[in-house]
Amino acid sequence: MRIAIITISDRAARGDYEDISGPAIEACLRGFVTSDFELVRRVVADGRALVADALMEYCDRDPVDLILTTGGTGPAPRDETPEAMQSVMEKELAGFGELMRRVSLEQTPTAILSRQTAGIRGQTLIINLPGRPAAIDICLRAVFPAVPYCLDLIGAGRIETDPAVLASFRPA
Ligand SMILES: Nc1ncnc2c1ncn2[C@@H]1O[C@H](COP(=O)(O)OP(=O)(O)OP(=O)(O)O)[C@@H](O)[C@H]1O
Ligand SMILES: Nc1nc2c(c(=O)[nH]1)N[C@H]1C(S)=C(S)[C@@H](COP(=O)(O)O)O[C@H]1N2
Repeated sequence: MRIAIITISDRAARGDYEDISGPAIEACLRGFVTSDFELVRRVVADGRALVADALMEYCDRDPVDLILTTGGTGPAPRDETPEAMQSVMEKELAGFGELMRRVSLEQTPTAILSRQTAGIRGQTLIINLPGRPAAIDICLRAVFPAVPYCLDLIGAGRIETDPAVLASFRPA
């Protein structure tokens, strides 16, 4: 099982601030994933071409089972993660974005500004998270119960979670 974490942020890529959201994704995963996984991590600047290239790297050239992105999902001019997703995804899984926005609304009214989604390319599942560190846990935990079965369905690697922390669901 290989998992890629891609932080998408102009300022984190320039070094204006330290990337907190990428490490927060890793910490969250380590809190409930019990099976072995290898992590690869990358920080890229915003923009459709750069983000699409990073996504294709981890779907096609150096494939992973799961890509988690953070950042670039909002309405600002440089926020183009959704546009990159549209050019890379073969199938969109709109329910992921719907659920993440629903739970995020309990935290902040600006949750509806995120255009985050998820999708499949080949045997890789891609899930977008917002850039703010505070969004990582709530969004990842909301959708993760469905992730192991989704990976089964697309022929990706098997992932197990600790049922006492985060129970994943595989229909019988
Ligand atoms: N990877 C990150 N690590 C730490 N803080 C972040 C990260 N991404 C976003 N933030 C914080 O969330 C705030 C709002 O997110 P926003 O989308 O504006 O950031 P951003 O995408 O990093 O912006 P930019 O691309 O201009 O650098 C930022 O001002 C920053 O404080
Ligand atoms: N859970 C959660 N979701 C959130 C937020 C947040 O603080 N917590 N911030 C929102 C804001 S202010 C924006 S602009 C969008 C997009 O953020 P991004 O461009 O960093 O991806 O995510 C939204 N979703």
